[in-house]
Formats: sequence, C-alpha cells, structure tokens
Amino acid sequence: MEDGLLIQYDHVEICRKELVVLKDVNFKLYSGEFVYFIGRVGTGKSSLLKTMYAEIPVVEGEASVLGFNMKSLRKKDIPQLRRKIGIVFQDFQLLTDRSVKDNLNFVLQATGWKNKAEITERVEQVLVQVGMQNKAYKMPHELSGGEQQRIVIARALLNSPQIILADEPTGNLDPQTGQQIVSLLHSICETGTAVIMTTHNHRLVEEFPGRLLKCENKCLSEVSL
Ligand SMILES: Nc1ncnc2c1ncn2[C@@H]1O[C@H](COP(=O)(O)OP(=O)(O)OP(=O)(O)O)[C@@H](O)[C@H]1O
Repeated sequence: MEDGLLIQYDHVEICRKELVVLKDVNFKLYSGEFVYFIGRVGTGKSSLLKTMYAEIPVVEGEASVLGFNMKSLRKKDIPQLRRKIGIVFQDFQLLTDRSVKDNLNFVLQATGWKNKAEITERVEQVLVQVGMQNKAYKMPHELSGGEQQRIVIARALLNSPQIILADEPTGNLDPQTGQQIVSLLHSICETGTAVIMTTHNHRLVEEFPGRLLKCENKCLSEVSL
C-alpha cells in the first residue's frame, strides 16, 4: 500500500438489510488527516464508519483498512483489526460497575497486556493525554458527560491506534463541552493519529477545519464549507 495510506475504498457499496445505503464510495485516508463525515440523518455516515471496523460488511467493491482486506476479512481477524483502531461512540459505553482506571485496565487486559506495571503506566499516560489524570478512581456516574467522553477517548488511545473513528462524539454534549472534545481530537490528530468523525454540527466544522466529506443521495463526496 502507498506510504501513509491507512484506508482505501474503491467503488464500495454498503447495505443495511436489503437497502443500499451508499454506493460507489471512493475514499482514501492518510496518516495525520482529520476528516469529517457530514450529511443528513440516515444518509449512511455511521454505516460507513461501521464498515471500517468490520461491524457491517463491505458487499461490493474493494476496501482496505490498515492493510486488512475488508471483503475477505475472517471473523477471527476482527479483534486484531480493532486493536489498531480507536472507536469513540456518542453514548460513551463505559462499564458502569467499575472505576475509570478499571475500565481502562479491563481493555488492556482484554487486548493481551499482562505486565501490571506496564498497564498502570499506560493507563496513566492516556489519562494525562486527555486531561483526566485526577479522575482515575471515579466511577463513570460521578463524571460529567464531557468527562466521560474524555475517558472514552482515553480508552480509544490505549493501544496507540493509527486511526480514531468517532461517531457523533459531541452528540450528547453541550456546545462548549463539544468544542473541547473536538479540540482534544484535533490535538490527538496532531500527534499523527488520523481521525474520522461524523457530525451534524457545522459550527464545530467551521471552528476546527478538516477534510469534509458529505453523504447525500447514497453517495459520498468531498465538499468544502
Ligand atoms: N441496524 C440496522 N438495520 C437496518 N437498517 C439500518 C440499521 N441501522 C441503520 N439502518 C438504515 O441505514 C441507513 C443509514 O443509517 P446510518 O445510521 O448509517 O445513517 P447516519 O447518516 O449515520 O444517520 P445519523 O445522522 O442519524 O446517525 C438508514 O436508512 C437507516 O434506517
């Protein structure tokens, strides 16, 4: 694959059940890029992201994500792919029965980390990166929405992903907190991690510029503000 090329889609078609959601998707993502997927409700932004972490299949065309062929990907290869991608959801999805630190420990242990000191160090590093180093012992319900989203981003960073996929990461946040979260994602991007986020928020797109792609009429196209 071309140097720095992380994702390549050629003539990809994406379906949900019998419905064609997007067709002839052509897209390339390079390391360090910040990309927004925009478009009206139901136009396929989430579905497109989901094909990138093998949550839904690519039915037509050619798709490659971090060297994985998404058409011929076997079920047993999916965890290996997902370890290289950080995924951030709108609705946080932290485990509610354990502390921030234990949420993060859990992910590292589940992805093969064994050394306790290394686990502790990595958890500290990501908490510092998202400005949450003082919240390690808090339970998720003791945190604000913005703080929970920071922990979700910390969780996504644990295995030093080359790509972060964020589906409406500001959807449940007030405007100012949403701004801080996008600013954080941009600062992560500046360290070399590519970020794709879906959003309905045009103000954020204006304030924090990035590549803009729009889902419309079952097509994905590059647009400008
Ligand atoms: N689990 C599902 N089963 C069947 N169809 C689905 C499923 N999820 C979504 N769809 C359909 O796929 C289409 C694209 O949905 P998708 O969630 O990808 O759009 P979106 O652009 O992300 O929307 P939003 O802005 O609301 O998040 C919609 O028509 C939707 O109804």
